[in-house]
Amino acid sequence: MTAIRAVNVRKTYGKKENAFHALRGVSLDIQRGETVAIVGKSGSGKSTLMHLLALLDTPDDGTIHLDNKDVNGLRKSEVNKMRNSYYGFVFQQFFLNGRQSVLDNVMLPLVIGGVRPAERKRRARAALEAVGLSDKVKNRANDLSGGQKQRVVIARALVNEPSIIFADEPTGNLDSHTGEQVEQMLFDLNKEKGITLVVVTHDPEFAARFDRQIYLRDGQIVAEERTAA
Ligand SMILES: Nc1ncnc2c1ncn2[C@@H]1O[C@H](COP(=O)(O)OP(=O)(O)OP(=O)(O)O)[C@@H](O)[C@H]1O
Repeated sequence: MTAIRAVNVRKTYGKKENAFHALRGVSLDIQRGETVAIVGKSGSGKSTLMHLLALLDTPDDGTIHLDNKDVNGLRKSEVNKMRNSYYGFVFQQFFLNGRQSVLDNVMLPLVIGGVRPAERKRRARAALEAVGLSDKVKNRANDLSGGQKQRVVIARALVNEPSIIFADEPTGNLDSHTGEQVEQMLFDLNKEKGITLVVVTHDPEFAARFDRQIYLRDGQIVAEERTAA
């Protein structure tokens, strides 16, 4: 079943002589349970496409469908609710709050979702256990290593039991050993929980581990490859 469908989406930043066409008509289907890598050079439009698919931004033209529903027709509050309940994010710009505890950081999506305090704690602890950080729940987020921080971000992405995880260069700032652990964690979530993965990466080796690679150049899909099963 199709989880997300983008139909001929376009996005332009700026106006008139400053206009930059970041996406020039992109169409794409992502199936439930699939793992998809979006690959391309810097400036090719990867993050812009990811933001549209993740309902963090809206296209100037074209449509995004989530579970066969055209998102354009929905009210903003409905879109926010859908995003909060279906999606988990592992984005570099969604920083942890360094002064708050690891547990508080992971509970944030549940606070936004209106989950009661006792249930919030229970679920956040379970998510932290899943990423091997049970012993760090009370630490301040600042007092963790880079790899541990990234695992907290994954726990926070998981805590809502999302159907889809979006990740933007999730291993970009990590050493190769820690990066490998974080990669494995994402693929395990796909295998064990059936979570769909949509990841932006520059790294060809990482991209090769996904079911499908989508290559962007100058705001258009120029190639698609499937990894042999
Ligand atoms: N808010 C904005 N205003 C103006 N131009 C923008 C804006 N956001 C992105 N762009 C431009 O759109 C193009 C695509 O940006 P995007 O971030 O999608 O690329 P990317 O492929 O993710 O690049 P990178 O790998 O460097 O993150 C770039 O040329 C960028 O400069």
